[in-house]
Amino acid sequence: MITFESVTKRYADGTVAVDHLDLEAPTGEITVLVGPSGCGKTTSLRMINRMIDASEGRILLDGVPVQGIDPPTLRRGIGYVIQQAGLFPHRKIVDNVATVPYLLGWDRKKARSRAMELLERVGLDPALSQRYPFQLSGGQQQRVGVARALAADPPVLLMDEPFSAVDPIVRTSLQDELLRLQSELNKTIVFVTHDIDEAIKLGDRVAVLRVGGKLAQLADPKTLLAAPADDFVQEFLGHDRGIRRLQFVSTEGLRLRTDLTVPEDSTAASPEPWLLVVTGDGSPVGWRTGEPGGELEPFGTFRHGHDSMRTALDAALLSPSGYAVALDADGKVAGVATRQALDEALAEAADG
Ligand SMILES: Nc1ncnc2c1ncn2[C@@H]1O[C@H](COP(=O)(O)OP(=O)(O)OP(=O)(O)O)[C@@H](O)[C@H]1O
Repeated sequence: MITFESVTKRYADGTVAVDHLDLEAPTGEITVLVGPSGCGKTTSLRMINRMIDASEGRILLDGVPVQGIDPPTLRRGIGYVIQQAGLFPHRKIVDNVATVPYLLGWDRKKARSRAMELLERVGLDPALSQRYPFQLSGGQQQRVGVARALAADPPVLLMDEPFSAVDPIVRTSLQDELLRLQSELNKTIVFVTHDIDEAIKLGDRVAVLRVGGKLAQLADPKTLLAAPADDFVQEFLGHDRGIRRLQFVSTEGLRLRTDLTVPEDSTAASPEPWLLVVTGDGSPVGWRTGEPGGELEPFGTFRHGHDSMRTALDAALLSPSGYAVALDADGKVAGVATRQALDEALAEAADG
């Protein structure tokens, strides 16, 4: 657990970057610091590993004040990932990842084999290990940066806008990868971003900071979206806060109809406006109207009980029928969520 106790940072020119910050980053969780440019996110992060020293207050690592630990010892237990990875340009990828093990005096073979294991773990082809950083894409370099930070298996990871220099698709996959890694590794992670969507996706808890380095709100993402503490937080969360809240609403209770599916060879007419055509093994093929014949229409799907209401609503919007196709864990049709069922679920979400 990392604890900020009334921490203030005043730079030499008098700028107060962080102002009496109280914050806890629990062990094994991702705590995200988010806020507009200049609100003191990076300063807060760097005070944890003493790249910057606090002016007042204390930061405790599992109850021990970091100010009392000498920086090299402190940093051995803290991985650090920055924007654009910050790799050493003249070292091969494998040696970049093995940097900290080398510093710790591991023998070369052991350090390299650890590096290879980590490259695989972050989803990189081992063949890339012999390349130099400039021979990798931005997203690959970022993965190397994460592997390097994990090399000595530190319990704490500090990540400063690690994914902000890559395009949105790569960024999404890096975020997914981090969540997958975290589910295996359970590190104590403090993650800095200015992107509220990234904060909400990754954070177990999200700390919203305002300029002047004051904490505006600390909450889990669901609470943050449902109950912003003040106008600043509300403004920062953006105007589609209601829609984004739906990503925390389960589809488990969403009522499904199972009488709206028909086999591919069906020629029967139906009073229903829309029917879902399915293969013999239960895979969706497309929507048809109550009248047989004619082109099949496209459909959107969601995993029932697994995906959120936001995904279900998206699935409905992708179908001209306005209905969403619910799939089971094997990708087979579990049923259909009609407009009415979605409306009921939305009304319930709005209430609670
Ligand atoms: N060495 C320094 N000397 C004086 N002021 C500084 C110094 N470093 C940062 N600051 C100021 O402290 C405030 C907080 O900076 P910090 O980099 O922590 O913010 P940030 O939230 O990480 O911003 P960004 O999202 O733009 O990276 C800013 O006003 C910045 O100008």
